[in-house]
Amino acid sequence: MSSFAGKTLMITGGTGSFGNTVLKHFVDTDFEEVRIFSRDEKKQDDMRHRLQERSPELASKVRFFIGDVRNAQSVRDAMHGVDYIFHAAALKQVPSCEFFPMEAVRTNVIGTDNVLHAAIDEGVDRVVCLSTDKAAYPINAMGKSKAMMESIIYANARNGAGRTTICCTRYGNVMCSRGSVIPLFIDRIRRGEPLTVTDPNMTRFLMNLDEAVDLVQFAFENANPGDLFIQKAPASTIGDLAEAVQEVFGRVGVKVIGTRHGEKLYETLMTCEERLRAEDMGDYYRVACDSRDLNYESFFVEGDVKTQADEAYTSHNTERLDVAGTVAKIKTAEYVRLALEGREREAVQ
Ligand SMILES: O=c1ccn([C@@H]2O[C@H](COP(=O)(O)OP(=O)(O)O[C@H]3O[C@H](CO)[C@@H](O)[C@H](O)[C@H]3O)[C@@H](O)[C@H]2O)c(=O)[nH]1
Repeated sequence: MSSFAGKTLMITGGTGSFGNTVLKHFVDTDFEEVRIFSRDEKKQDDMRHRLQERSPELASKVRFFIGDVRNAQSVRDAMHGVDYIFHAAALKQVPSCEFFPMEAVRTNVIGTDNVLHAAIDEGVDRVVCLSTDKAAYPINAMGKSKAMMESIIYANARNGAGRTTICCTRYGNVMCSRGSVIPLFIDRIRRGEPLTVTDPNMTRFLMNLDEAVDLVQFAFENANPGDLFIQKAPASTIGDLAEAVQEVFGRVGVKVIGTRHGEKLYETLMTCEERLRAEDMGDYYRVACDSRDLNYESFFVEGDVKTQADEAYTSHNTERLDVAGTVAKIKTAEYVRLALEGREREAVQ
């Protein structure tokens, strides 16, 4: 990727697994500087040391900024001279947002507004925001706050964001993210305890971290203002996922525990309304921003008016992996590969 020559990239929420994977992808590129913006000084310190150990040549290009997207001034202070932003800072745990929804509003909604306004004022070139399938037809507080975040992105793009191109990516479950089901299942197998399955028929899209970064990079390279990018992804049932993890790490059996707060049977990556407007770009879909203004009478339609596609794009109707396919997929996650050697503690989550 050459478009980073002499440029500065800022990653909000940059100490997480996404930020670490972005850096891994960019080791060999010619960007000038990467700014990691996040709240936790301990995580920044750990990342700094890891970088110095593993890639000293990269470490000298990375600068760390303590701040919080909730605090507009801290965001502005970190943004001088920035060309590109990957906005990954978020509260993303479904159960905790369900119990503390205003915290999700402060980080995911107001925090995003702070990032976008600072970016527009500073004349940042491009901002790619990370959203989730849980924002499509949302039923839980995390998804609703991310849906509001998306509305803010599209409104800014539509209302005019100066020279700043703002776009959005939406993705499904990133396998082995902190607190997610696969590491939990592996831990239970290590302790000889049965796997706790909520509903064996639930489905989830499965992506690895490299695919998540590829999607953001694709959006970065192809975005028009207000575009939403979605990566086509396979899915498996949780029953098959539990089978697959046991096939790789050992048999302990399964206990069905029932659905948790705010969970859906399946996730939607693209709604019926979005699908009608989607452009198929091979491995990705682009949903362009509806850039009309509020004077609807100045527009006209030739032929029939169509409001939605027949079907949304969901984890129930996408490519379905069987147990063997799920085994192959989970083995693409670095965490699983390390866990096979008993080294999962070294994985960045
Ligand atoms: O003990 C468990 C825990 C989870 N599950 C199921 O496994 C699937 C995945 O669960 P989990 O890994 O906790 O992910 P989600 O709740 O789907 O949410 C994840 O995926 C989102 C993106 O869709 C992220 O934003 C969230 O942070 C992340 O937790 C779901 O169907 C759960 O019902 C179980 O069967 N047993």
